[in-house]
Amino acid sequence: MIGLGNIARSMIELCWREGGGRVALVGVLVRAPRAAEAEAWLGGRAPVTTSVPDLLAVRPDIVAECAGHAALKVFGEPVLEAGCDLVTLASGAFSDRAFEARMRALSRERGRRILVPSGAIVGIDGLAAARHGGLTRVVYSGTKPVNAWRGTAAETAVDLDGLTEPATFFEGSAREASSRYPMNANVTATVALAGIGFDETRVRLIADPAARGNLHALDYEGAFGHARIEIQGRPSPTNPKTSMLTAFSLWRTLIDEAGAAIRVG
Ligand SMILES: NC(=O)C1=CN([C@@H]2O[C@H](COP(=O)(O)OP(=O)(O)OC[C@H]3O[C@@H](n4cnc5c(N)ncnc54)[C@H](O)[C@@H]3O)[C@@H](O)[C@H]2O)C=CC1
Ligand SMILES: O=C([O-])CC(=O)C(=O)O
Repeated sequence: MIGLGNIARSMIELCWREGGGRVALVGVLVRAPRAAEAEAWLGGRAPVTTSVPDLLAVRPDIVAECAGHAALKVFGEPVLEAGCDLVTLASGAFSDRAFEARMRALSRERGRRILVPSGAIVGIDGLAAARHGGLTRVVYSGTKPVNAWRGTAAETAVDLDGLTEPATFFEGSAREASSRYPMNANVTATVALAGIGFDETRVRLIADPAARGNLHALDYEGAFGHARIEIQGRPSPTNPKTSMLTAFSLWRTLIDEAGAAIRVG
């Protein structure tokens, strides 16, 4: 495991409850100032490390990245080079074309998989299937309460505290959305990877002072027909930016041999 924040902890609790010998946590990488607190939380059930060579020295079959874009960019390549599969939720990091190309090439070269779980959104399986018949339009719209947008670029796009009704503060491509909102718009990258790509996927991001959860709406059309899918996701108790479903989806990817994930490499 890379990172020990909200998603990681929620997934580790599932692993302890449901892993049943099939999936076992063999190590956790955290930043040095967090090591003591991580050890206390894990209670001796898995070793804590602050260096990626130490994490990889325990020879995990798969590394789950739960620490965000910057961490994926630092650790993604060493993980594949060490011969491990990689599952990541920081799918928005692939909006960087050069990084995506390097990771795909390395995955091919080393024969290792890069998996992106469906994360906070639903309908990804149908989208990925529909792509084979040809897609003409993919539109995502993400609505979250004001507090989910604090500490992000939304603060400069809109007066969050002054809002009395929903405000669309971003309209553009999934490439722009997922790179500009790395803690809130990875779903747009996941949709792009499953469907018609980062530049063709249209995105709207909305702050709604009355929203009680994270509303993800996906509308796609193609030879197969037309789909409109919505999920009213409950935010995680420990991180309002992240929907609870994300950690569950990561866990499902780990126990279901990628059944619920998009394969990037
Ligand atoms: N694909 C999807 O549907 C979703 C993806 N995400 C992604 O997951 C990430 C994590 O989400 P949460 O767990 O809710 O956030 P969080 O902020 O609770 O946890 C992130 C943890 O990573 C740690 N971290 C950061 N850089 C690190 C590094 N270099 N080495 C080790 N640890 C490091 C932080 O200290 C923190 O504990 C988000 O930033 C976002 O990129 C989040 C929600 C949905
Ligand atoms: O968890 C969510 O609702 C979506 C999210 O933060 C992301 O896509 O990065």
